Amino acid sequence: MTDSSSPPHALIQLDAVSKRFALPDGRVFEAVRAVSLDIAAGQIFGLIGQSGAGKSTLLRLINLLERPDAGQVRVDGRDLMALSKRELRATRQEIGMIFQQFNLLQNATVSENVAFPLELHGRRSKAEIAARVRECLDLVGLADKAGSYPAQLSGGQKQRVAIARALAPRPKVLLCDEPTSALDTETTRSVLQTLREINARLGVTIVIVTHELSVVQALCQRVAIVEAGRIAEQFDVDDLQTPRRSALGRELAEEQLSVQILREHAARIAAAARAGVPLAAAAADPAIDA
Ligand SMILES: Nc1ncnc2c1ncn2[C@@H]1O[C@H](COP(=O)(O)OP(=O)(O)OP(=O)(O)O)[C@@H](O)[C@H]1O
Repeated sequence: MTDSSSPPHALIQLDAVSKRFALPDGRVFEAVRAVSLDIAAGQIFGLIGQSGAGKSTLLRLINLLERPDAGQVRVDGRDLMALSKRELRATRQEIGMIFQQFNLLQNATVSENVAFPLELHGRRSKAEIAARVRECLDLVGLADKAGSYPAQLSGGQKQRVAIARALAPRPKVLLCDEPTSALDTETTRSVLQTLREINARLGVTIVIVTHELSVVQALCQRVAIVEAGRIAEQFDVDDLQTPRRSALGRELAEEQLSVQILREHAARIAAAARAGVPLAAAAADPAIDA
């Protein structure tokens, strides 16, 4: 069921969604406040903000892990709130999710973990499942770990298994909740590379919650800054011309500019080395072009 009034490019549409939590002392806390957001098909979209800003809650509204108190959630034109439990379970196959703590089944092998969502839903033969598991483990570079248990893997490998498991049912969307926060810098880099490849090769739309500006910079095409349950601003990560309204948006722009300057500097030095110019002169001379 596709609504013809939806713009074809917006795979995810949040329309004035709100989420309140009842606190133990009886007060009500509004974690997400009437947020409207469109996320284009094929995009890598970041949600960043301070701790407690409501990023994870907003992400979990996209697959109704949290049900909004108000507003509408549409994925691929489908109004998720209008679906029956059975329809929602089927639709969730199109929305994979990974978490900071991986959430793997500890007593199951890597293969069994990846097979799990396929066995749970749909009528697939054992051979079909085995073939899809192999395909997904290949995608994340873990074909040789099929028989290992999660405890035998590094953090980066565990997150790759989680990615393979999320991809097994061929989702259109992959939701990532702080997927690299438990990983060191080098492992973070390689997991981000894997996510980039998945987006490029499979066209899977990625929505990622992170508090790390470097993750946004390395991965995202577009980002929304979440502040106190609202979207303070959103912009294309490459757009350094439009003035940023939020402190985090400005911080991100500054970091991008310094990375850009460093890259240009490195390119100048490399070009000078090729031309046989002394390094000190090359570093100082903007006329030496890459
Ligand atoms: N189930 C819940 N019950 C009560 N309050 C909750 C619940 N889930 C989230 N909250 C509160 O809602 C607010 C937003 O939480 P959320 O996890 O979405 O923030 P976040 O921006 O992802 O922060 P962090 O980066 O720290 O995870 C927080 O103040 C949190 O304590």
